[in-house]
Amino acid sequence: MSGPVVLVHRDQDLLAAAAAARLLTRIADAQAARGTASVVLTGGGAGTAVLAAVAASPARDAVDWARVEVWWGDERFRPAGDPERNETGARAALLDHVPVDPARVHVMPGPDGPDGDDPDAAAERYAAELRAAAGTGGAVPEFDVLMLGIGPDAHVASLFPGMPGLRDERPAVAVRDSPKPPPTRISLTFPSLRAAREVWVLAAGASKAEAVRFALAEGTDVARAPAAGARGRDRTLFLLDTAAAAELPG
Ligand SMILES: O=C(O)[C@H](O)[C@@H](O)[C@H](O)[C@H](O)COP(=O)(O)O
Repeated sequence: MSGPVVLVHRDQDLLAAAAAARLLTRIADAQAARGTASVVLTGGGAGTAVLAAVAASPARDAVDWARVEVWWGDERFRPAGDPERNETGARAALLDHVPVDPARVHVMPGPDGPDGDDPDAAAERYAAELRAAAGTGGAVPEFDVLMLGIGPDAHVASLFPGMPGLRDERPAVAVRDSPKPPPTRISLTFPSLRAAREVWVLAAGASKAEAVRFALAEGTDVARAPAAGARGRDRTLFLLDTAAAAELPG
């Protein structure tokens, strides 16, 4: 598998617009090839800006939204509708504006879900939903595109440096004491991230430049910079603005 492909954009608005166009094309291609498309959304500013750009795109309706499987890479363990949930931001930015099939929007449960205030049980429930969708293929579906933001500490999803979830082989885990608030989350793990055909790491702003450098450097310890372990089966893209790319060589 070849290394990550880096694409640098003049600013974060162009990054969001270009990533949105790329996402629409990937969804349309997947649907032409397999009838459906499976995408994994991320929280955070960069990821949400891509969704808003998709909603604003003239090409938005080139895809059949009723045949898009929507998953999340991570979620804050908050009740439905809570403004801190990644789902809340994704619905406001895109999902409330396109005709997705509610049965194909797979949200990560919160404390108001069937397992109550038990993030471990909620993570296991999500893992079971992933396994059911995978068919005979394995633990998770072959996601067409899995999008990730990146933190200044090079975390992706809710996989933070030095935390136990980095080594967990289960498809999804509960995360406690997250250094990025809120403290309790659910996250896909590396085996799930790496099941995706394409992984896209989205980064905008100077605060991400060091993390991006670490994530792309040869031999970076994934325990120190989890983004260094964010790789897709077929392709990995780092979609950056110039500020986030500022510390890259060349
Ligand atoms: O739940 C979350 O907080 C996100 O999933 C997280 O992984 C985010 O993508 C990064 O922290 C980047 O966030 P920004 O793009 O807002 O810097």
